[in-house]
Amino acid sequence: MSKTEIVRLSVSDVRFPTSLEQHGSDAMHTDPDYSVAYVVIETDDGLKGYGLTFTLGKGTEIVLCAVEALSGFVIGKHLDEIVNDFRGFYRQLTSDGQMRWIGPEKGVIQLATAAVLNAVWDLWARSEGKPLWKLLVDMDPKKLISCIDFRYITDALTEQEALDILLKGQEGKRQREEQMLEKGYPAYTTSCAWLGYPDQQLKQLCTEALSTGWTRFKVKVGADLQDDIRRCRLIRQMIGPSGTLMIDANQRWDVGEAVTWVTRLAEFRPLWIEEPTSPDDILGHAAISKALAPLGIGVATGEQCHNRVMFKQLLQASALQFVQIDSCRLGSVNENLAVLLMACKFQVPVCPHAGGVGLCELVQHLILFDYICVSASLDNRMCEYVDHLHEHFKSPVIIRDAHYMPPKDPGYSTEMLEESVRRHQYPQGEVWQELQSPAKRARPSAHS
Ligand SMILES: C[C@H](O)[C@@H](O)[C@@H](O)[C@H](O)C(=O)O
Ligand SMILES: [Mg+2]
Repeated sequence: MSKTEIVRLSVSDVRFPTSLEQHGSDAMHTDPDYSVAYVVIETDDGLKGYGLTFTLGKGTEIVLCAVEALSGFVIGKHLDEIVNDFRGFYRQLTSDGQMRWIGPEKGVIQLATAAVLNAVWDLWARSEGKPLWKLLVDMDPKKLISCIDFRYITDALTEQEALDILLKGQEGKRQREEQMLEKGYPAYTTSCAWLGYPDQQLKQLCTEALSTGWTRFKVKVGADLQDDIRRCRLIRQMIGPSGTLMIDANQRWDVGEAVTWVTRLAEFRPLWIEEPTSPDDILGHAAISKALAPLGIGVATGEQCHNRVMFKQLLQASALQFVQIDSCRLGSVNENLAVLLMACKFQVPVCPHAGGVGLCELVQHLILFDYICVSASLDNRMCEYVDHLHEHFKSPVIIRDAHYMPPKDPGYSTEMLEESVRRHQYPQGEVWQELQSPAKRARPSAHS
């Protein structure tokens, strides 16, 4: 690796008006405009690293401010200085004596940390000429461990235990890598059943998905029980008894309500209920898990789980049966590694959250690494897939027969097309200028 200094960081507010067609809608987020805070870092020898974090439109400008506030930690640093003590660098970003007050390690500042560190990881992988998953797979276990901040989790996973897991994962890793290159990592789709889609659209999308090899489907629920019953019945009938169905309430219910509601949907045999209640309610998730276990329904959560400490407690309390890591909510690869290793120790399968804009591109790298070097298992495991906005990326995901095919291009698949970034910048990009013009203003409340 060359001794390159990071000399510039820029960040853009890039938004896509997905709410116009109800893409991505759920029981709590009825009009999401899939967006990113998009970070580009540049070195003195002209190498670039790209990073992002995912948002829903309004408020992205706040994440931009947080990224700007963190930029001083990055500019002037050499890449090798960072990666030779990545744990220390992670700590600087997350534990600054003044800035940690606006976190710590949660909310907007953690989203910004993710965006910045994702760019650093992309830069590292590019400088090594490898896709990120391969950089991780080839990395010495001790070096991987040196990227993780174990503060607050040693009561659940010590550094030695983490190292032992990784050393064990070295056995058979070449075969698993070959298997992934040949067959890919199994995926499920959420694209067919957003909450705002009418039944007709649901049927059409489901028919298309079935014909292209999808067998696992997630349905949005939680706004109206009768609608949920009708929609789940429809999907179950279409996918047949052997298809896999998941349901996702996006935090809509109180604990008791979650149990009653999901019990009414049990006849459709969902594998999991996702985000039944507040993402912060660990004991609530534990109570729901306990109540639903006899029905064979697990609890999945994580897309809004702030950090490794929350995941630790969810695991310690047996509050979830599926860990949904998120490449842009946790503190980048560093913190995701901690969660993958804890999930392995607690023997809970990881089924990453993806979709949005760019989440599939990023998280595929993490789950490939998880399979090849950590879990070594595909039991009850799959990665989410959503079929939106991939065309805006330089190296979009490749799905074959409902599997993620390992990316080959160097980096973290985070780079967006310049044209896409320019056209979708908020509010000055053409796409938004056109939407703001009186003649085209379709739904002013969502885009004001
Ligand atoms: C607002 C978003 O589309 C969410 O609905 C989405 O992340 C969802 O929870 C998912 O699991 O894909
Ligand atoms: Mg979800």
